[in-house]
Parts: sequence; structure tokens; C-alpha cells
Amino acid sequence: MTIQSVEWKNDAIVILDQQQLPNEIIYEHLTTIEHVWESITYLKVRGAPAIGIVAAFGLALWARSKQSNHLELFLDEFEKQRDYLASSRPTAVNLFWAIDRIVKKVKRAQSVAEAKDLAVAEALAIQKEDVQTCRRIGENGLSLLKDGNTVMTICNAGAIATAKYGTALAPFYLAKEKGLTLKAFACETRPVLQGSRLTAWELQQLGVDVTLITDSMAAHTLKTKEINAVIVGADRIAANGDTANKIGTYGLALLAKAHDIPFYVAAPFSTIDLNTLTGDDIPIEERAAEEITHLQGKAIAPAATKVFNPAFDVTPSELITGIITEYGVVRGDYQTELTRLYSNEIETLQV
Ligand SMILES: CSC[C@H]1O[C@H](OP(=O)(O)O)[C@H](O)[C@@H]1O
Repeated sequence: MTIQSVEWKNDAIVILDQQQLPNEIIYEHLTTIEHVWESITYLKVRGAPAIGIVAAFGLALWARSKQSNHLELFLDEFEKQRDYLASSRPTAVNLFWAIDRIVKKVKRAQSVAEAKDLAVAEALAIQKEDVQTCRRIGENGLSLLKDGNTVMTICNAGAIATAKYGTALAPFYLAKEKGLTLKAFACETRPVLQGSRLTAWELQQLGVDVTLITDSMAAHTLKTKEINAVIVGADRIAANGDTANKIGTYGLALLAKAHDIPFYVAAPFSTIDLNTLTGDDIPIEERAAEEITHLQGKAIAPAATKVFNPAFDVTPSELITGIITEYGVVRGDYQTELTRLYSNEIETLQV
């Protein structure tokens, strides 16, 4: 079964509503940019690359719907719509990378009609590129593992968090294609439970041996089970390699260090943000208290309980064994290596 997180269909956007998984596979049609904003804010679409892709289609959707022949006014309003989508979630840099790429392309238009076509074409290009990017991340990640290895992961950095294959889970897809066996331990990932609801579901669909644990079991599991590596996704990688990812990732990195287990971040180049110098500069989203005080609508804490609900934390680069990208595995002096990667990528794009 090929599950796709986001699809551009007949000038509308079709999303897999990830809040309904694993109990129901429900696809929703988004017909306004407000629907797109809501789908990101309420995690119907989540995962850094998928957020970028749906936001790019959101701008294309707005452009297609706009009745205007005045290019200057159209472009002014288009940039306001970019700012509107930018307000949906603050941490995943792919959101900003994608909508800024669309705006840059559309501003080359010589007419409103051309601007509309450029918006759709560029959003489709972003989605198509992400498929090959994540496949290459899977190949580079698999090169670090052996047949029969066991990998621990947190949250969901799978196919539904991207265009296809995923990032941290991409090695599992490539292993399957090559007839290799990888096993997984998935942390449930409180409070939104992306691990139990999405990763366990996604890996079962793939036919992978996946064991679900609560987040509090991670230390004991790393101590008592044969875990060969921890591989996680990313929402924003700073210029020095500090990485923001789902809350709980930093703790997992400390535990991996304590048990001398390699800890890898898997992410596309579009998640690397050289304008963010260190992890201290990464905006960390704080979400509603109800995500913690309630479970499926039922209170699991006393009314009016004070809550701290950061959706992400930052893993310092010194705890990261390597960053698995589509260009290879980056190690060591991340500042130098990521800057070099950036200049190579820019050179490639300019070819
Ligand atoms: C492939 S990016 C996945 C990344 O995004 C997740 O956050 P959220 O579910 O809140 O969008 C988590 O940090 C994953 O590692």
C-alpha cells in the first residue's frame, strides 16, 4: 500500500490526516490556504519535509484561486500569504525554506497567469525532489548498518513525514528493497504519540519487526537489548550541527552516549539552516496544555494543572555521531562540513 502524505490533485490538495492514524486512514481535501494553515498547526500534516511540501502547495492553491490581472498587487498579496503560512509552526525550517523558494520563483513572473503556473510547478518540483532526496538518505543511512541490526528511533520521521521513504526510517525502506532485515524499537513519543500511532503503524505496513516502548523505557532498553544505533529525524539543524527534533531526542542522545551507541540524525539538506548559528537560536514551539493533560479527549491530569509543553528539544552537536544527508554522512567539525556542503550544493544548483 503506497501511503502519500500530501498530493496535488485537480487544483486542490489532498492530505492524509495523520491525527486519525492508526485507527483510520482518512484523506482530506484542502481547498483554501486557511485549511492548509490549520492542517499544519493541528498536525494533520506533520514532519518537516511534509510541512514544507503542503505549505508550498498552499501558496499554489491561493495563487490559482486569486482573480487578478494586476501583477504587482498579486505579488504583494502573495507575500502576505507566505507570512500567513509562516505563522503556522516555528521550528521546522523546511516550512520557511519551501515557501521562500516558491516566492523567489513566482517573483520572476511577467504576468499573473505565469505566476500561478510557476507556483504550482515549483511546489510539484519540491515534492518530486524530496522523493529522491529521502531515498538517498536511506541509502546513506543503510551504509552505516548491517543486515540484522536493530535501530531505536523516536517520533515519526517516516514516509508520511516526507514525500516518500522518510528520513530516519528511510534505511528501513531501502533495506526492504535490498532484501536486508532491520529491526526497530520505536519510542511512543508523548504527548502526541507519533511513535506509537505513526512509526509502529508505518513499519508494520512495511513488514518490519518493530517493538513499541514508552519513552521512559529507552534507558533500560538501550542497556538490556542489543541496539546497534539510534537514528532520529530533524526539524532544524543549526550551522554548528546542534539539532532540533521531537521532544525526548536530546535525552535519547545522552542515553546513547552513556551506552556507547552511535546516535545519528537523518535529514535532507533543506533542514540545515546556516542562518541559525547554534541550537540556542532555534525557536522551540510550545503547544497547548491539553496535549499533555488529556488523552483522546479524556482528562488524565487535574483541571487547571500547570503544564510545560515544548514540542522539540535541541541535541548538542557533540552528542551526534553523524548527520545522514542525501549527499552522504557528515561527521566531525559540523560547522566546516555543513558550510562546505552548502557551497557544493549551491554550486550544483548553479550548474
Ligand atoms: C522527517 S521530519 C520528522 C520530524 O518532525 C516531527 O515533529 P512533528 O511530528 O511535531 O512535526 C519530529 O520532530 C520528527 O523527527
